[in-house]
Amino acid sequence: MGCISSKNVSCFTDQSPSPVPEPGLISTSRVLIDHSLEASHNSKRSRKLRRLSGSDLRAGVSLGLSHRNLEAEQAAAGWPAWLCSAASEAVHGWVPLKAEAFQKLEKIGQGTYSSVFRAREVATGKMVALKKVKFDNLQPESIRFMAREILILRKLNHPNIMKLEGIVTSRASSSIYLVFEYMEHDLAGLSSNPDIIFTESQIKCYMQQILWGLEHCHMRGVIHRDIKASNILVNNKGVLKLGDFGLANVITPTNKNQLTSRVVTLWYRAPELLMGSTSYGVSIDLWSVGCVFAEILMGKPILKGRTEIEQLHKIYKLCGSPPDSFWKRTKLPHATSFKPQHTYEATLRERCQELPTSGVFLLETFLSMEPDKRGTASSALNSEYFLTRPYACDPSSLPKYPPNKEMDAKYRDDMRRKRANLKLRDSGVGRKNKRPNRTKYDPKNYPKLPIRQDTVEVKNIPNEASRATKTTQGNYYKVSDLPMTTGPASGFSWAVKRRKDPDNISTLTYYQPSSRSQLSGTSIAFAKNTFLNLKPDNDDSVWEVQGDNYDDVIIEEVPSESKLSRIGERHGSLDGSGLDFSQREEDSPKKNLEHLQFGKQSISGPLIFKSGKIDEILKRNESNIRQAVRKSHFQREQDDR
Ligand SMILES: Nc1ncnc2c1ncn2[C@@H]1O[C@H](COP(=O)(O)OP(=O)(O)OP(=O)(O)O)[C@@H](O)[C@H]1O
Repeated sequence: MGCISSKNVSCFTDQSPSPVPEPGLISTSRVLIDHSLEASHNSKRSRKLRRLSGSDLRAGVSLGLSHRNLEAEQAAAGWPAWLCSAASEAVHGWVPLKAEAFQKLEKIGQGTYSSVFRAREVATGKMVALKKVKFDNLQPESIRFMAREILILRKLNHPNIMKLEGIVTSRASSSIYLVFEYMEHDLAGLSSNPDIIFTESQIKCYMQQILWGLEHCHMRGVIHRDIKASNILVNNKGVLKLGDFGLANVITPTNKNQLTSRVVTLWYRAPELLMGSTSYGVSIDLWSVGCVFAEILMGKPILKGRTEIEQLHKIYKLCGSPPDSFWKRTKLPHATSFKPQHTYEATLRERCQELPTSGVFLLETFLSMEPDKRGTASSALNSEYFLTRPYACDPSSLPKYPPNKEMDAKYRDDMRRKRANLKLRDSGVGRKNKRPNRTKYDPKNYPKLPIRQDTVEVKNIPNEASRATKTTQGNYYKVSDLPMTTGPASGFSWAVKRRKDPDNISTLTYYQPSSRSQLSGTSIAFAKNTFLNLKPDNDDSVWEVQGDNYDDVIIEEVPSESKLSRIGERHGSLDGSGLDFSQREEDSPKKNLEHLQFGKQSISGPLIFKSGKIDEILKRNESNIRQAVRKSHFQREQDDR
């Protein structure tokens, strides 16, 4: 694609088309080539332009190019001023592409931080994916976060990594589109499609490509930090590419900065991250690869936790809990909070009985509780799994599937659910017991509630079977059916203290949030071993909580499935000292955006805090919510443009 050519300058949202920059404006005499960047395939000049990086900028400055000159130069090339001033490194040496160069087609993906559209490059007819990145262009931090994704993408060049082909924006624009080659599928869509059953050699083919791509990243010090099936894209030629480097970061031996543990979508998150590690390495990606491997093998995600505690609990149940020696020597900040009360034996082998032994060994290696036992992408590629028959097939021999994306899978599920509901409705079943839809927030139904402290009785119902029956009879509210809103979450809708009385009734102290509008996501109670359904009694004040064990009962807010990605900003601190809104590492600007979007709230972490602080936290949260709502209006307007 001639995307770096200065012919293509302009933008979708360009009200006043920016002039085509003079060829001399980006002076090649001032350009230093960073040999760490990989080649582009364009003309000699554009090759020089493409091969610039942050070090060029630094070098440029040292050669007398002032930052201001550079900014002016970039502005003249057509880049918006807000981008040049906050993140000139990211676009250095490139010129923006013209919006008119693309015919925007349908929306094909919706991420936490982006909307992705299919588009046709007008000149060549080639399909591309345009990723509109969400950020607040008034916040330099937010721009820099987005710029990091661009810089990392420019640093990587491998057939199994999504290539950034250009950037669409202009001087007058407040948005940015990243241009990628178009990929027809993602692994989440393919592996969840019941009509697609992979053969062993096809699975090996996908796994090999994932590991090749990851090996390339890790050898360049790049940790992806968001490996998951929906970020692994596959085209109709069977070529697989790692996508979405929005959370990626570069680690170098000299870079001693603390990293954030709030990375990786919950289901794919390594145990050390769940325990709060801030000095992890590339092995967190290998854990995620293990989760993806299991997902392709089994046709569904294997560790579908809804909270960090539940996630870790599921991990213990699958991989076994770490031995005593681990707990003695670990320095992970949250380790003691997550230490199970009894030992769990691994069940992975039982669950994988039908799989080839070499595959199970590899899976066990990826899913090692201890990071340094996970090996590397290179060692995995040399493992017995890939060296024994049946070997990985050639990508070109993979079948051509109809479009399969996570989005398609969701659509398929929705349709299936709708069909099932229609059938039920037609047959009259369920009409009588139909519960009112309480998931939509209507302020009329839920007037403002005072902040108050309630007690809630909890009765132990140990029988699993009775839970199932009662739930399907509609007596029980599933947690997802509790009154909720689409508004932003309070971050601490429920706080619970537990007192067990002699006749097996636990009393939970339940702090009512100040308004229903603070309830969003899914509120859920769970005990140590069992996830619980809640049943509001007649007067709505008594909640029956089912479970077999009331040790450590916690009620917390849980993000719904769509909100699982990049979970957790506002963690309740594990030592019980209250919510922590402080920002850490480089994650905050982009992650803060998450809270600006309706329905994108994600709250995780056990929310146990001292009762005395409740009022203070509520107040602080109210103000955060108001701020988030204001910003979300702005964000939503931007989104679908
Ligand atoms: N090059 C591409 N070709 C086709 N579809 C794509 C492409 N890139 C992304 N998509 C689709 O768009 C979705 C969202 O893209 P991406 O993961 O990059 O955004 P994000 O905001 O970082 O998302 P998330 O919240 O899932 O991490 C992907 O899951 C994928 O289905």
